[in-house]
Amino acid sequence: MTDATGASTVPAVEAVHTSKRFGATTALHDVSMSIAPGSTHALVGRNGAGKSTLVSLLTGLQSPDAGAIAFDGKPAPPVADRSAWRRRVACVFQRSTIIPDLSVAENLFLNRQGGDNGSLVRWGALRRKAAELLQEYAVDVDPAARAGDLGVEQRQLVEIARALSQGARFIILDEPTARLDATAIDRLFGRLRALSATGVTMLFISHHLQEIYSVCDTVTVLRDARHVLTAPVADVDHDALVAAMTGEAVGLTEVEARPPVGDDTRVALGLKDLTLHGSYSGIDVDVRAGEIVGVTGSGSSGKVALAETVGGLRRPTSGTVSVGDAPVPPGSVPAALAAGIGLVPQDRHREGLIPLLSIAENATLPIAGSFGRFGYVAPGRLRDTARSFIDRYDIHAEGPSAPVSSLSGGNAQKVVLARALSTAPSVLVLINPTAGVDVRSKESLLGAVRAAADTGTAVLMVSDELDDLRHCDRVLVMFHGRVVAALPAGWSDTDVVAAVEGVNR
Ligand SMILES: Nc1ncnc2c1ncn2[C@@H]1O[C@H](COP(=O)(O)OP(=O)(O)OP(=O)(O)O)[C@@H](O)[C@H]1O
Repeated sequence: MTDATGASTVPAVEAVHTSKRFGATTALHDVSMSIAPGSTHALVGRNGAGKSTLVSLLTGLQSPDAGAIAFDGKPAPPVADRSAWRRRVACVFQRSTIIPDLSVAENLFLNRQGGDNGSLVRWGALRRKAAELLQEYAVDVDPAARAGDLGVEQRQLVEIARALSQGARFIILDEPTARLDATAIDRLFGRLRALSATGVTMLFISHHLQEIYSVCDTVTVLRDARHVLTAPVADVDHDALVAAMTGEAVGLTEVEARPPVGDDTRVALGLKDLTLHGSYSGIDVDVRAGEIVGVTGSGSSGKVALAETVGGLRRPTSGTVSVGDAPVPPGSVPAALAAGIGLVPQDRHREGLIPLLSIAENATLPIAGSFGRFGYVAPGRLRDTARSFIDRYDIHAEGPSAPVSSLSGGNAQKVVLARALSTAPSVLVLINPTAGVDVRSKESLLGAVRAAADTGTAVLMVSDELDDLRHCDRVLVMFHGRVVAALPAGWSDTDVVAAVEGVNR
């Protein structure tokens, strides 16, 4: 089938009346979506709306309970035929599917090594083929490098090159920008536009709605497991998009200015000449009780390592972290916790949550001792506390006893914050706290951080998001391991961006 211009009208990808349930939860209800060949199609919705579930159907990781998936007008292959799926679709997930201990070359040809007899792996030839493939897709990465040593950006490019080389002409990008800095995002978008020009079809998932306007031509909105709209992005402005996602017509609220924290307020967190070789050096920062201090900078600025040091995940080479007047023993999360430091880490999968435990157990882990004596945890109190967290942090879940592994990404992030705040810490350290969190939930999450500060908690918030930084009383900008600018409240976006990029220095 072709249209008047001769272009094919058969969708490259289709979900037709698909439904999917997990126990009592309906993750998708009768959702249809069709993606035109060569289109860059956005999929948006609040946390828990069903986006990842739809992706799992489109990639053959799960079968729909009802409905069907089709590629180029033909039914999708059986779920068990992985190589047939790999030839049709690939997904660059937030979490890498690359195997860290293998080389880039091995990762590129995973499941494909070996000669025709499928047994003999010829490493020299493998490296050579990998080098050619990387060159073909203009990916500047050494095929012999250990994949685990790649940065997020390089890793994503290797995954895209791998997908294209396997024949896939449909690529799903699930929040690809969540862990990239501004210049890396620009480079990624340049590549996506170039891929689109060669006819590759893409599905792009992001909670950053402005990104959708810069790279996508069409948008589909899911809300509460249902399809709400599909339209050209040019026909749906930002407010209309938020309204479709939330089901409310109201716009987003402005950030309210906080009353200034006086110079006479006691210092709750002190960093003195803190240095971690290779990451940052000579950091002197005081955060007063009730103050929210933002820290931003590019990927190589050292900002994440600095926050991880304060949270006890890293041991500094020299210098001290103090809470009040007391130095905190370095390099120990339990010691940091005991000193009154709560941490929202960068990687909720690795340092954050215990997947098989319930929401209630995860959110209350640090305070479980207060629910009963001698290790006994009164289940009623645990549930009540967790239920209040679910309400306060707007967590979309079946209930307090649902396992954390059943939560969508953004809702899991809210549990991490609930847990960090459960001890009523005197210092709260946050690393990209709203990564993966939808527009509306960001407000409740940042509102909880402000409420903690209002009761005297000192907050150190590392973030790349201007929307997060707007909640801070001042923002420190790091560049190559040093604090190079301190911007008092009232900064403009361009002040921050210029300082981050090292302009005017
Ligand atoms: N394996 C599972 N077991 C139980 N429930 C699940 C499972 N996977 C997803 N769900 C539920 O299905 C619903 C849809 O989740 P999904 O991960 O598709 O949301 P999402 O739109 O991708 O959200 P986010 O933006 O937070 O990533 C949620 O209510 C989630 O809790």
